[in-house]
Amino acid sequence: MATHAGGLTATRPVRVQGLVRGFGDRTVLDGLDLEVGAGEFVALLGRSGSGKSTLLRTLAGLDGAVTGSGLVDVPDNSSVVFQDARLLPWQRVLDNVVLGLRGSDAPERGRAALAEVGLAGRERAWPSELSGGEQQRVALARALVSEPELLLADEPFGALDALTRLRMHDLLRELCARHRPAVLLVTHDVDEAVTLADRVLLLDAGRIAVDLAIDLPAPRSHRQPRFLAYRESLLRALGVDQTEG
Ligand SMILES: Nc1ncnc2c1ncn2[C@@H]1O[C@H](COP(=O)(O)OP(=O)(O)OP(=O)(O)O)[C@@H](O)[C@H]1O
Repeated sequence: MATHAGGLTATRPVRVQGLVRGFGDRTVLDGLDLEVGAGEFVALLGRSGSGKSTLLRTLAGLDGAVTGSGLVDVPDNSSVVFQDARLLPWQRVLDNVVLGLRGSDAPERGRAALAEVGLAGRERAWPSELSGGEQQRVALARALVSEPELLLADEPFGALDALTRLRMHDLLRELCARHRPAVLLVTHDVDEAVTLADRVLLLDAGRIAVDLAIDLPAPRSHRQPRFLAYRESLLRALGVDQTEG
């Protein structure tokens, strides 16, 4: 099994060496190396089935059933967000946010986190009373209220409509600029990766095949020629034929 060593390297919240992960006969991650620096925003692209979720779940310590080996070093205080918000339906919004928090200031911190994601005043709502985008805002508040050193995000905006997704990009960028967690964001969306990340990785054949630093000033616009150049080179690496559609 992979070694899960909590937070050994303060300057490198994520350090993965020689990670091998498989299901039965099938090897999904094949000697993968990865480092994410403090406060660095890294997006992870890859074709469907390339192992992105497997990697994220391994970092989150959520993959008990698989076999494998290698070194995985992540901070103890990591948070995870998924495509679905995974709120407890029988708990009010504020209670969902402070679920893992200790201390008498938890409600106050929870309220502040909800205000940061634009949900001040909705503390006593039930999850079912919120839209999908609002539920995802609650999930972000819950993830960030503990001031994690690492935020792991698996397609967090994948189920949202295009306009809501763009709003969530702005929100996530703001939140990350303020709280500075290291981020590993799994996404199918090349534009999302180039818009948000300091570095974009491409997972292929069980390893990181492309490691591309995105050197673009904020705010990033999809019309910038350099944005388009990054987009094109990543689409090419993914094997997407850009002459189609
Ligand atoms: N619990 C499991 N049992 C058996 N095989 C699994 C399991 N989880 C994932 N796999 C297999 O591992 C491979 C990688 O899956 P994974 O979900 O990590 O890919 P992904 O890159 O996240 O895909 P997608 O982009 O479609 O979500 C796939 O072939 C998948 O079928």
